Amino acid sequence: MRLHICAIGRIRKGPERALIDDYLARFDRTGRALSLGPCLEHQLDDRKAVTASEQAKLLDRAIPDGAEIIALDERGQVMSSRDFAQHIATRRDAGIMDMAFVIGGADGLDPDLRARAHKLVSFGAMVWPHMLARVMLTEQLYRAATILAGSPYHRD
Ligand SMILES: C[S@@+](CC[C@H](N)C(=O)[O-])C[C@H]1O[C@@H](n2cnc3c(N)ncnc32)[C@H](O)[C@@H]1O
Repeated sequence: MRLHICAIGRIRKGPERALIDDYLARFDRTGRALSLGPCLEHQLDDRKAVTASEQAKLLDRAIPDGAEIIALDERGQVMSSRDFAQHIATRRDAGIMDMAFVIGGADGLDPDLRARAHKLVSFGAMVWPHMLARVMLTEQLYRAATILAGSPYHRD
């Protein structure tokens, strides 16, 4: 199953970029033996798409047809890392080809897109900057791959 991160805003050179690139490379390496990956990052330019509904159009174009949509939103479901990993594995085993993780901009995700998502996942009730949400997501994807691979990176 291919994974997609569809995110508003470009993250250029800097500490967040370095972390994202590192976790994505680690995810791809670990995921290969698990039929997971690659994880592709779609960075959507928000300069001409200012409102959440304009941004939803950009996000829709980046989400592959038939993809399982996971929207990241503080109002979503708080999951353990193991449950997150298991969800990914279950959808892979169900034959889903693409899973798209969607991250909004400063005003969050368009309500229609949120309603169409198959799942809303929260990293807690606090609001994080979109750049940090992206870093956290890539770390959790790598962590999920290590859990599914049975490697000792994750400790409960
Ligand atoms: C600055 S936040 C936008 C917050 C905005 N108030 C809202 O209503 O969503 C930008 C994006 O980061 C992600 N994000 C921020 N905090 C999050 C959290 N606690 N859990 C999951 N995603 C989060 C979401 O995708 C959100 O759309």
